Amino acid sequence: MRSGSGGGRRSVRAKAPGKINVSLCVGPLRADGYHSVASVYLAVSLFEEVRATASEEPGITVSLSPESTLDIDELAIPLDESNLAVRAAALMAEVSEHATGVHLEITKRVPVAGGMGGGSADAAAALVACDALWGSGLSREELAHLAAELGADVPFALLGGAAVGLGVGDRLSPALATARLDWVLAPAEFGLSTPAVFRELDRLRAEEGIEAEEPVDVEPGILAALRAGDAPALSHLLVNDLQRAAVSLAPGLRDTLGWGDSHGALASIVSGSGPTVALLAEDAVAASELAEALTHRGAEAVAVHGPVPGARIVSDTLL
Ligand SMILES: C[C@@](CO)(OP(=O)(O)O)[C@H](O)COP(=O)(O)OP(=O)(O)OC[C@H]1O[C@@H](n2ccc(N)nc2=O)[C@H](O)[C@@H]1O
Ligand SMILES: Nc1ncnc2c1ncn2[C@@H]1O[C@H](COP(=O)(O)OP(=O)(O)O)[C@@H](O)[C@H]1O
Repeated sequence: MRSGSGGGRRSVRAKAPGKINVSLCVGPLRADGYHSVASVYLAVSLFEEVRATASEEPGITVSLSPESTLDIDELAIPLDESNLAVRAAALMAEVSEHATGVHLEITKRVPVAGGMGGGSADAAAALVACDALWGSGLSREELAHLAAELGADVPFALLGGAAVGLGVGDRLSPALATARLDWVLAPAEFGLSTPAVFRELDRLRAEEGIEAEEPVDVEPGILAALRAGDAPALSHLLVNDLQRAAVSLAPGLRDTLGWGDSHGALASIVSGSGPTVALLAEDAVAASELAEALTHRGAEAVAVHGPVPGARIVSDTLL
């Protein structure tokens, strides 16, 4: 994998996928401010990339690549030590004997604050890129431990594929899923804050006098449908407890969900805490037709498929 010429600076590029939650059951608020969840994650073919380049100066710097395909509101992404990729590199530096200064360049494609784990993908990509850059040699298990310190969704961005997530979503069991499922993503022009959406769900439940139960497991039919790549069966089983909270905060999402249902999507669901809506399609042809129709309506649309692998090194060069 390592290539290039001369004695220049080493630069490692890694990529990690965004995700859809095909099932997300949310329990009551815990004392630590988190909620227990039972989630089924599916990694989809929309990838973030992080290029980690060794620098002579100590410390970690970060920038966004002009290759980012998003129309990014740069203010929404902190370019300081709170950036998830920077936090990941800082954590990796703590456990690496040969850590150096590093510059991280992020190519963003996953909608920001979209419920698709884009920041988590940046963190996972930064972990594997810095691990390679500094020769830290961590096992997948050690990487997963660091990932869990960075956020509930980060371990899945590292693992990829399809997986059941328990605990706060970080206790993962890989699910057998090799068959392809096709989706169309409808990103929104705004973001939703994950904690605000969880708070809204708690508020709605309190208002209705509902006491949420601890989610213990996921519906086995979902795993069977994923294993078989059976989109029609899966379409009846998609569930997201956060959807009504996202819709309560952003009522316009109802239109997108309804549009999908009346234009040939097998099912429409808000991904995670939203506001991205994921439309499940029968196959790749149906997905591209659906994406075209959505674009015609003046909305953004991205056809993707899953499962795809988790964080991976793309290149390792000398600049
Ligand atoms: C909702 C989900 C579904 O996969 O994804 P997104 O919509 O953010 O992509 C995840 O649970 C988000 O994971 P992630 O975005 O990594 O969350 P974190 O940074 O760890 O947590 C941000 C905040 O969200 C709330 N949070 C998160 C996870 C969880 N199980 N319970 C929570 O209550 C907490 O208020 C927490 O302080
Ligand atoms: N590298 C990053 N990319 C995107 N957002 C980041 C990053 N680092 C920190 N953040 C912060 O995390 C928030 C949520 O990010 P993101 O992962 O895109 O959405 P979600 O949690 O909905 O999947 C953003 O609004 C931003 O303030």
